[in-house]
Amino acid sequence: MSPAVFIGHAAQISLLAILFYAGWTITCNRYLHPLSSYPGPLLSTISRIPYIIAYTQGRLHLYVRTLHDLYGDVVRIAPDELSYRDEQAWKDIYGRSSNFAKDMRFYQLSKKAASVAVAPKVIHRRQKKAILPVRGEGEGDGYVDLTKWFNYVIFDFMAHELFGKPLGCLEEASYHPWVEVLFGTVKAWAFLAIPKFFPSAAMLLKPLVLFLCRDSLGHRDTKYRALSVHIPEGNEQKEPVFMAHVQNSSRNDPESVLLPDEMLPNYSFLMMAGSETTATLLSGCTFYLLKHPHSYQRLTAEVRQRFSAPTEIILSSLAALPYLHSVITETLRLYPPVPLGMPRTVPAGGAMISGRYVPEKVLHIAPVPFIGYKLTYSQTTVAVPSWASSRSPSNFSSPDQFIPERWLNDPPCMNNDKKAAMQPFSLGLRGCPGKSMAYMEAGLILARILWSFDLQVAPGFHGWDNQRAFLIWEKGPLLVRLTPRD
Ligand code: HEM
Repeated sequence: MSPAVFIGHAAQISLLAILFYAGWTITCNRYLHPLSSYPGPLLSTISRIPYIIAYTQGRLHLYVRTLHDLYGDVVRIAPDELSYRDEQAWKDIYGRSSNFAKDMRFYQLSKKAASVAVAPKVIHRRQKKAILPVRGEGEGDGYVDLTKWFNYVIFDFMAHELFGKPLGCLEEASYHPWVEVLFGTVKAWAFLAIPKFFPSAAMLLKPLVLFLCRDSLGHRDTKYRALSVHIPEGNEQKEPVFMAHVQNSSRNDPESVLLPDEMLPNYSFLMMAGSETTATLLSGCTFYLLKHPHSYQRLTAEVRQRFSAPTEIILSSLAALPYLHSVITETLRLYPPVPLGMPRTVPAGGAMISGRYVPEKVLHIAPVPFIGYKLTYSQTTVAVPSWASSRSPSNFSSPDQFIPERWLNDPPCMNNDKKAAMQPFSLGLRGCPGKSMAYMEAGLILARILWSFDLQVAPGFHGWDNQRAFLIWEKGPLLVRLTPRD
């Protein structure tokens, strides 16, 4: 046989193999798959590609919300993944008694040791005990970019808690390199997930993704190495807060320990989890208040009438500001700092979610480079996306309107809102331990600013919250003029 004929035959066989694989995958995923009775658009039910495209473009939150609006409270957003938006699903998937593991295709593991957010069950229990309780007490034309300033103050505060000294962002009026590194890394996460979603093609995809993300990842490694030396050795801090807390808790309970290798991943996770989220919340509160003059005036009046000097505004006095609390909660509903669903894998034997059985895994045929095909199992993934769930008309009346009064049960027509369908801090054993700290930090800073300044947003900022979302929002500048009050 001549080489040309041989190549022609090989090409025909390859084409047939590809067509067979495509046909088989479509038939299996669409009609024979255990999740085939769940609704979803054709493309999403046969392939994960639409999900990947939306995720890497920062539009996953919009895509999932649109699918929920079209298909209802549960929708198949990828062949092996269901998205939910009802109250019961929050409890079933994330609740204390549930046994759903994190889907590690979505999360990124540090090579050395895992942080509390991704540690396996036994290690997670020990690390979380060591960390808990996260302390709860406790430009131009006169406009400043409050998005940046909120980041400066919160990152400095977190560094003070963790390292015993601020990063100097406020003093320098600029981001510390570590903060820049963290932002770059989070965006790369969406791309790093691609090879994990297509394991058969991982050999080809992984080097490609690493090449495309080389800037943010290379930058991260260098900076991590440079910064890791600054982690204090206990008595090095003038005012030890977090480290002292971890040491105390291990003295009192030998099962509540952070091992030396686990320090760096946990410090960097806490810096991100505790800072970016709270700064986002503050930017969101300011934006919605300035967009809604009635709410801005009501909150300013509440703060100024209650206190005669900003120094009176301390953590313990925040409880006297109910409208402030409802403004923060309404912002978390409209603009949750973690907007996407945190995927979990269905435990062995399957599970009931929102009153319906979901299988644990499904058998399918996967292509193997140079070998052909193999039979394999893929795990079923489920999640409740915060943004889509708390903006759903099936959970909240006037879901896209900023109405802090709904949390004060006023007007009464809002009493039918399904408030448990909003869980911006997630729940259960893997829920956020920083919830009360976030409320207190945001409340304290917002109340002090409103007491001291009159705020005015720059023209043209009414669509500020129309942002791309990766794991976190890609926030643009929020230009606000702060005038000391008369
Ligand atoms: C508005 C502010 C915040 C929001 C919206 C938020 C949201 C969340 C969410 C949704 C999770 C679950 C992630 C998952 O399932 O993978 C989480 C986990 C976590 N958060 Fe927060 N968070 C905030 C502030 C904080 C603060 C201030 C801290 C601490 C200083 C903190 C520490 C943590 C930790 C340690 C975890 C991992 C818990 C575990 O896996 O057991 N967060 N947060």
